[in-house]
Amino acid sequence: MVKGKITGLSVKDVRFPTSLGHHGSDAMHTDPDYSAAYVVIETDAEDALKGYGLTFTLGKGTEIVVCAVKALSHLVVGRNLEDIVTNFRDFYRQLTSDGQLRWIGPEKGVVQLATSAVLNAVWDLWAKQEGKPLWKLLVDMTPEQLVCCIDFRYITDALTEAQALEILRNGKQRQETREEHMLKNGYPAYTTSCAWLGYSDKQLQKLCAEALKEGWTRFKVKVGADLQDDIRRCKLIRDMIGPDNKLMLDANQRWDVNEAISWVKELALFKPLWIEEPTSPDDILGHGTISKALAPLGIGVATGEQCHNRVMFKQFLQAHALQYLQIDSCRLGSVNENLSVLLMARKFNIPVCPHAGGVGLCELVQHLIIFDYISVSGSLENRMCEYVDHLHEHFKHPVTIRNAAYMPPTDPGYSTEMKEESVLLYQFPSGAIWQQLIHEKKAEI
Ligand SMILES: C[C@H](O)[C@@H](O)[C@@H](O)[C@H](O)C(=O)O
Ligand SMILES: [Mg+2]
Repeated sequence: MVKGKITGLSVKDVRFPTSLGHHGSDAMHTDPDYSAAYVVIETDAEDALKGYGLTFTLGKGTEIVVCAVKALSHLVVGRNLEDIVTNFRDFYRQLTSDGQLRWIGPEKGVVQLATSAVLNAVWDLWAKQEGKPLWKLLVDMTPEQLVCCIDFRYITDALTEAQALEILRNGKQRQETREEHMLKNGYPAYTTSCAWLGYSDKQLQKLCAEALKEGWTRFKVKVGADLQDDIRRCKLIRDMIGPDNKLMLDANQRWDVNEAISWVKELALFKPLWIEEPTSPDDILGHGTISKALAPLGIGVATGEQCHNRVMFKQFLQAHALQYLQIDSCRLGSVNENLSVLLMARKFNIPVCPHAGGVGLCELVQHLIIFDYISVSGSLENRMCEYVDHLHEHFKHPVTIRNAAYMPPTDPGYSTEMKEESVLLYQFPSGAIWQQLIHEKKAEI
């Protein structure tokens, strides 16, 4: 039962000083402080349940996303939750197509990140009121209810509402078997935590040895800053993991198109499955050129963590510019827009391998990919979800990894809620952790 009027929306700037340990570092983002604009919505319902939502940032600039969330809040506060979720497409449009706010998007950049944080909170609240983890809420919805959440504007040349319905109706077949499979085995994952670019070889070796012991079989390595370093690190990790385990490379947008092709050719002997974000995330045709050049080497192109909306994903698919599609739970317009991308990927037969490097992204995206397997793709072939081993301790319902797989969450909601004490400690700049770092001159406002 969905109930209550939204009576309040608050937003906080929460930052974790991950740059101090080089966690999360890559060829373009050398000193990320994993951060979030963290939204809480309240209703007047007696259950007193709250919805928690976030979007992921790298530290500086989180205050701008916070500002954008505040600019959106008048569209949310005062609304009945039931009205929102029964006409979710309309509500999504109101947020993304506000006659004035859309000028600072539309559906991209800061305002889209803010939209995501707000809508993630709405989905969390809805799932909590239904008493289900978000993936199960989605699995139990009818195809008609699901398509009512999607804004098809701009994508009907690739996916119509009727086609989406057909995919979802097919997805209902033997859904229970796949749900059981997930509950028993979980969704396969890969780890990025061993090989951030700022880690020393020694640290990389140690983390890789530990990961192998824990049963990880798929590993991602950051590349792109220096070719000789890349060759050394890839050799190190390939030697450790052996020929059968999977290796993926991530350049985080470092190269021009031709440079990407020649650089990756130098790394081909390490047999990477994919090169991720080889060039500008906006260069769809460039990704197409790289895909074509690397296909004979058996190397695919993966991208999506900075693909800001369904329209871009549509074009990536139409242009055969990616072979692995990386949805992001906090970059696209929440579950609503992710649904449209999952359905387009299904139609184009492209495997979805979500992005989850960041704070909270693992917690959120596991719901989407588990739903994808049960109700949309029905396949695990060539698919895996990213995992990073950072900051889970700050969440009330952190992910559970077993045998290198995400076990489906059982707590109601979208797993978005942070521990209150963590929010207090890490709020920027007033939290005790930041006050201390500022005092020690290890951080500045
Ligand atoms: C700055 C971040 O850690 C990125 O490096 C990270 O999201 C990365 O691209 C990934 O694929 O996990
Ligand atoms: Mg990446």
